[in-house]
Amino acid sequence: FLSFPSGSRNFRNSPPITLQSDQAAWPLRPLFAAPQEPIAFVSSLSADQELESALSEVTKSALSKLPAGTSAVSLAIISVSSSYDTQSSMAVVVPAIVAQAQAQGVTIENLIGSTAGGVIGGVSNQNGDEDTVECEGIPAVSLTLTSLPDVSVEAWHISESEVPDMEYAETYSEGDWLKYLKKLEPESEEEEEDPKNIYMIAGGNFQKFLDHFLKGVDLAFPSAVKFGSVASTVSSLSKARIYSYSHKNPDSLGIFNSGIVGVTMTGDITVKPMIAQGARVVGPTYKVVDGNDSIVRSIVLDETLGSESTIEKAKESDSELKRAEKKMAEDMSKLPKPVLAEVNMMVKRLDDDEQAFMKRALLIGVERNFDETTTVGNTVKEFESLATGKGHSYLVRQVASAGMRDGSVTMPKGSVDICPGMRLRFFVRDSEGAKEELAALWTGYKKIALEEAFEGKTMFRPAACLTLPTMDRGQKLFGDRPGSGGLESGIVTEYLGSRVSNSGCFNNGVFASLDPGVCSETSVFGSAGLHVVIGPKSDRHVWGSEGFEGSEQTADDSDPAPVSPSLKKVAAPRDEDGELVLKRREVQSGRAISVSTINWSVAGKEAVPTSQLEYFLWEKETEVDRLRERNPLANILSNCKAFMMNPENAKTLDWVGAIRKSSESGLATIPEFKRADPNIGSLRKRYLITQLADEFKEGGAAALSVNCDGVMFGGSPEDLENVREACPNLPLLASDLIIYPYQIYKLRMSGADAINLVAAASTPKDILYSAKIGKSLGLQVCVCVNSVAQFKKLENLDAGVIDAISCSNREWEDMSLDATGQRAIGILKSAELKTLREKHPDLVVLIEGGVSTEAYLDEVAEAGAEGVIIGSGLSSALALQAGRSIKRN
Ligand SMILES: O=C(O)c1ccccc1NCC(=O)[C@H](O)[C@H](O)COP(=O)(O)O
Repeated sequence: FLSFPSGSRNFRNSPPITLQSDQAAWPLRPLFAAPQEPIAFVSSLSADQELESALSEVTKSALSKLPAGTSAVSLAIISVSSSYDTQSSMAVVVPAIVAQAQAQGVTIENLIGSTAGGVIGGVSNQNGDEDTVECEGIPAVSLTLTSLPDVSVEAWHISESEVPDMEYAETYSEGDWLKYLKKLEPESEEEEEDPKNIYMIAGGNFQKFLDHFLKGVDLAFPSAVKFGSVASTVSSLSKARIYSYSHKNPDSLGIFNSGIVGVTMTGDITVKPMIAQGARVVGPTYKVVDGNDSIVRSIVLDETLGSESTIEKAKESDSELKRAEKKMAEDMSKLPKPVLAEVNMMVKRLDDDEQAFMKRALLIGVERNFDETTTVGNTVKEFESLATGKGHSYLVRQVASAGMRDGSVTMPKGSVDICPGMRLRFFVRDSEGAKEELAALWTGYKKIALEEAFEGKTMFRPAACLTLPTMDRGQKLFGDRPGSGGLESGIVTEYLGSRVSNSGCFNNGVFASLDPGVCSETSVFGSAGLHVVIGPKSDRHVWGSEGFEGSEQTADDSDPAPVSPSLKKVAAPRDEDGELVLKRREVQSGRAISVSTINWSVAGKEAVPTSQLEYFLWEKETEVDRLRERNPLANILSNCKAFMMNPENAKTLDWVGAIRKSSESGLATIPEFKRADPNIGSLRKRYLITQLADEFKEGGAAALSVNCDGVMFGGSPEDLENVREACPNLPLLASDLIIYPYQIYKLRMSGADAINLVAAASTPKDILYSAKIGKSLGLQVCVCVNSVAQFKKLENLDAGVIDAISCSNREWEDMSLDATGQRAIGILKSAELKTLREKHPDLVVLIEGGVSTEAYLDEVAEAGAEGVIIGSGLSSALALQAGRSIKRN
């Protein structure tokens, strides 16, 4: 029988196989071939608070997922949250993993890894399937173990002193670099022919050398696939570390504070890195008129090119000539302009969100593979190009500095090579664009894989994806819930299936070539998502994938890996009344905040929010914490006092009185200034406060609500200030998640007449103290309830402490709205509300959340509400009619 050469380190260079005359010709796989050892990638994640327990948990769990009988791990990849730094020595990481594996009879041959601000890894769920979980900013460890038959793997570390002097780096030849990078060469002679795959992780201090170092690696190993990341930390209080261990040198602790670690892999392995730049184009396409190196001085609209040839063509007919001349005149007005002058003009044509994104970071994309002879006339569409698997049309860079005199812009030195004629576009970084880009990137990956299969090439079988986003993605960009399957890893599962190992970490930078499948220049990205798909080069089986349902897998099939005790997926915890149980955010670093008047419950061990409301609460604490750092409570207090001393600001308007008056002639409608909703996203293309204010005034609104929260709803206290200015005579409710007195003082100074307290997020004391502080500032108080049980929290309030109740259709566990609207109506009709009204006869009662149809307005009026707060509904269909003549009970 034919058999694959066993024990050979290099599948491709193994001795030729002789076929017997009656056997099928190569490359058909013989029926009775000895089973090949599969390639295996498995990962595990633990969020245990103790580093040693987390390491033990991930090692045990990952080992249990490997094929039965595995005695050696070719490569282990470890990512450790730097949060542990404050309580444990990070030097225990490598010895702990190596020793535990050894105790189970498994040798770790090579290991690389780093600390990180967040980790990504597999967690076995109750059904024995894998879920990929992203844990940012909390203690967690992710471990990936691999078995790579017929692959030579060598881990290395290069210190800063081993790297040549970067000042002269440009002058080094390929030979010089090969000498410096000797450690990256596989030891075995056999592999010389093979393209190498080099995975590198740079320490924090190495960042300044990275561009030059990678240029050297490109020069020395032009055909190698190179990719990697820069180690990160949760906060600046901890130190970035990198790990590298080789069984050949078992005495090494494997931990380094500086330099770069890596692993060279050669043999039966294919590595496909893909970069998502996290940016989408805005505005038209330009051409560089004047620029060189990394500087662009002037640009011109791309469309201007070609008008002279239009005139040439049009000479035959008079009318066409006139049209062409007119076009030429128009084009002449589009003369080359300094980049900043064009930015200033272009930005005005963008919608609000785009303007805000652009002001945050000026991103410029320069055309890639620029060739003057071929690119003129073809406007390249970035995401279309990605979706066809052709890669990026533009290399996006953030502008490093701008010349205020000549209007030029300069990108980071060495990161681009500008030439006149090159196309250029402006980009913005937003979550929608980043999602679209990821989808296009993976569509392109799938397309190429299918094309290769149709061409009869060996079908690539993915065994793993290393998911390596930068720190500004994850929760910050996509709003992912920490401890859940995030968007970045979720898209991998969507395209590769849940049986392909999916692990990685959040980084301070990533690097790879922008061209999928081509070993071109390796570029460093400060903000990007790197996805690295790995599989065998041959048609070798992949452990755990669909294609490998053989007898080899039975050991693990019958004994699924244990569910990670630290990360079970469960519904949000609730108390005996069905209310969400909320904990205070755990402070991982920096000082803890204590506010004497607010009594918070104490956090448990688990630092993963269990509901959207808990997440919202933690984010709000962080937001206020930052504000307080810039401007302490004592300052805000005295500012507020001074503000109220001014006779213009001494009095607030009667929000409740205005509603009550309006409700005498019908249901009062309270329009809400609201930018976005967590369920819908942005509600308007342009959020023009003055225009909305005019509409609301014309509609006859008696009172208004202003959404001031930025975490969930996209608003801010500045929005309140602008509404105050636009509507000086209309009473305003400041809608925010109020958890500290600090916010109340700020909202008063921003122009609030009333504040909203979320009962689900407050204890009875919170409500009492916040209401009292509000009252001391002349503010009215509306309490938002989304369950009847929350009335218990109001039982002991004296009459007059609160002024309004708003019954909400929102479910705080996931921020969804009850589409039937019955949740709020149930609260409105409850005996508990009736009892409360008896004690507080002056209360006005409102309905909010998803109010959008006339029929529902009739229903709530019928049920006895005085008014409705309408946010999202205003931007869709509902016509605002304040004082509509709907009869109420
Ligand atoms: O508006 C806020 O900032 C806010 C903060 C904390 C809790 C609730 C908050 N808003 C209330 C809402 O949920 C909705 O914006 C309001 O009910 C309007 O809903 P809709 O008509 O569905 O837009």
